[in-house]
Amino acid sequence: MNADPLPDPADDGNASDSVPDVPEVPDASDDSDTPPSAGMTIPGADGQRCGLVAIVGRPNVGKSTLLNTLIGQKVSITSRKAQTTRHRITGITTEGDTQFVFVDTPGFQTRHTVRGTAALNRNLNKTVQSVLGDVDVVLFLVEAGRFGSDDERVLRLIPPGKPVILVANKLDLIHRRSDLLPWLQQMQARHPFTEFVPLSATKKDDASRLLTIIRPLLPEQGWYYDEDALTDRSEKFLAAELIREKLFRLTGDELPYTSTVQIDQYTEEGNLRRIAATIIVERDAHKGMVIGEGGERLKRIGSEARQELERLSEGKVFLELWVKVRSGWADDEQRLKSYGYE
Ligand SMILES: Nc1nc2c(ncn2[C@@H]2O[C@H](COP(=O)(O)OP(=O)(O)OP(=O)(O)O)[C@@H](O)[C@H]2O)c(=O)[nH]1
Repeated sequence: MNADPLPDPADDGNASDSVPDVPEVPDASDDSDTPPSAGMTIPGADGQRCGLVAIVGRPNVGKSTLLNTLIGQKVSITSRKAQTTRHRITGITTEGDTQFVFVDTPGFQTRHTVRGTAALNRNLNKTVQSVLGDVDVVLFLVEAGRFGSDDERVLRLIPPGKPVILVANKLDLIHRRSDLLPWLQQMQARHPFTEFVPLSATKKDDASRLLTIIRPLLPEQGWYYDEDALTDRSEKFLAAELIREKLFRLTGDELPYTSTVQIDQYTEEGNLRRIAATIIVERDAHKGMVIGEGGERLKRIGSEARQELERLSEGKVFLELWVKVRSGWADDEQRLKSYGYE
């Protein structure tokens, strides 16, 4: 292992009364394109490199933050609440002759399964494994100086023979970097990591350094996407992610992570986007949390999401938000498919 030098510092009848029935239109699931397979070679591109990079790690370790810094624009959502990344998101960055295609995987489920979330957990774990079988490089994120059984379970999912870069995140929280050396030696004994990169996922310079370390590990082949591509997810998908981010940020720890957002309508008229979305919660009590007193919280979620959508789309956005109770959705495989969590 080469130690990289430490850097300088459908309605179940519980629809909300304030909400008319929203028409069933296609949801975000039709945007779940599979990225190209790692073995696929696009000929005729002299000197170019391109490959798939998976970001894995236990919940809350900083995967979404790292992806956002790597691609320089917010695509994946971040939040203090663990397990908020449920979709497989592709972020793309092209630098010099190399195109990095990032696959952000959900946090591997390390908690005991709570009643009602079994199907959701099964789907998440399947996603992690299928992503890892198909990439060129795995970034295995841990918190610098820490390695718990939850980290170990993620490490065990990585197929043997894959190049794995150990990314020791949240370096800014370590006061004495020399304290990391014994930990690093233990990590070396655990797995034949290709590289070791301590960093802070929030820092742009650290992310650039990581790109230069990944580059030689990617195959020499033509780029999969245009040079300026950022994501192969549609705006509709990003809108759902953005609303979900505001939802979790503004409800804090009160709202279970099984709540989701479905886009019911997404139309573009010139520079104006009309979006109707439904926040789907499991219980009446959760509906109350989302709506807040006098509808204040729902209003704020809508207004913050709209402002960010306007910034991203560089146009006007008209956003309608509804809240519905659909109990037990997290344990229903069919419904998970219809929400795009396959
Ligand atoms: N101090 C510090 N905090 C960080 C750093 N990177 C991420 N965080 C914080 O860690 C928390 C979790 O970050 P996320 O990027 O949402 O983590 P995740 O691994 O995608 O989480 P899941 O969606 O639950 O899998 C957030 O509060 C981030 O701000 C870092 O380099 N330093």
